[in-house]
Amino acid sequence: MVTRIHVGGDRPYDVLVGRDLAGELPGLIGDAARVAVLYSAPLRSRAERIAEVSGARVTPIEVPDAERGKTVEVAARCWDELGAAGFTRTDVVVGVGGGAVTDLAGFVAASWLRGVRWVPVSTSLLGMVDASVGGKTGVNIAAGKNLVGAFHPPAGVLCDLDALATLPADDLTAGLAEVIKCGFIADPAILSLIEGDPKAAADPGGDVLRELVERAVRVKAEVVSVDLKESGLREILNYGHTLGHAIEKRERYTWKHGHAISVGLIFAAALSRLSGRLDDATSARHRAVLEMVGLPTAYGQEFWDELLSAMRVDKKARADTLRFVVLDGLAKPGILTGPDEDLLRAAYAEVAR
Ligand SMILES: NC(=O)c1ccc[n+]([C@@H]2O[C@H](COP(=O)([O-])OP(=O)(O)OC[C@H]3O[C@@H](n4cnc5c(N)ncnc54)[C@H](O)[C@@H]3O)[C@@H](O)[C@H]2O)c1
Ligand SMILES: O=C(O)C(=O)C[C@@H](O)[C@H](O)[C@H](O)COP(=O)(O)O
Ligand SMILES: [Zn+2]
Repeated sequence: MVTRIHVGGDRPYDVLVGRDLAGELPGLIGDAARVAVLYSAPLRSRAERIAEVSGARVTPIEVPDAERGKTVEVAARCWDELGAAGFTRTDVVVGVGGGAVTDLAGFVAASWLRGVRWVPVSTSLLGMVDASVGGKTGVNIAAGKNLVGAFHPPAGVLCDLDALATLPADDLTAGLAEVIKCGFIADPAILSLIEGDPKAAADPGGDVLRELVERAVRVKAEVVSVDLKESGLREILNYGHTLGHAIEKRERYTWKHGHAISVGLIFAAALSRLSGRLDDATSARHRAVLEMVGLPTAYGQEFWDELLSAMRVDKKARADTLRFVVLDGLAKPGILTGPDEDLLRAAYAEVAR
């Protein structure tokens, strides 16, 4: 059974969730003569299968794995390969992998000839529930996470749950951080499902995880359908990310995104509570559910000053004013503008070990 979740807006498309979805690719590629397939080494054989079914002339491009591939230098190498293959505006870029590869593939597609068609074939939990949906594409630079990129919606998204069978357990857990984020900002049934059976939530072959994927994709689809370019509502998807991205930068992008976001969610919940906006129980529920699935919830006390300066380049900041997504209650996200440093430090004390 394939579930189709529609993403609306000026450039609508569907997210397909199911099993054995490779056969859906030709429909998304259309009559393109050339397809570039970007992938990293762990996904080589899956990328080869995708290349075979595409029915087009394929340029395979193997990129460094995980965040090491999400750089301007790697993007430039991809542009060179597209140039050498004579890629035109009717050709298509396909990214086969987790969020890092699909963010890169989307960015290469957005920038090549000022924008060509692209399709993420998402293979990680985090990629399925978040990175492949919504058209945010980009790369990291030394100054910060995802600071260079473009909004470039895909032609469609394939979330083949069969791929999760080979995803390392740590990466599956990392993906649950974004699923839990969706639970707190919009769909509390997600939290009840995980709390009810945390083991089932991490079982790649089970129905609970499938329901979690579909629910999280629906949360994201509803938001990006009305606010592709993050002029308002879309900011809620950044819950936990202001500190999370600062941690990733401090760790030079060696931490898993979902792990950093998990710590960031604890911080955001503390900030919400300490600013008088969130009740104690909902705040405490963050730590409980994140720890239940084995996600990290602490970070070094001594790094606060460095993290604070990294947070100043967060995309939600306006000039010198920091802005955070907080909760005014379960599934009631809001914005906290310009909190004073003592409040931020107090919230960080709840994360610091
Ligand atoms: N564009 C967006 O809206 C958006 C949203 C959320 C996250 N992101 C980005 O996504 C990235 C994180 O994505 P991620 O958690 O998928 O990490 P990732 O892409 O680094 O993948 C994690 C690891 O899992 C491996 N892997 C992926 N699928 C596999 C499979 N089926 N079998 C075996 N190994 C597999 C990868 O090769 C990698 O080693 C970050 O860069 C983050 O910034 C983007
Ligand atoms: O899609 C969004 O919007 C999000 O904020 C989802 C986040 O989970 C994701 O990590 C995104 O890449 C962060 O975007 P950024 O604009 O803060 O870099
Ligand atoms: Zn994220």
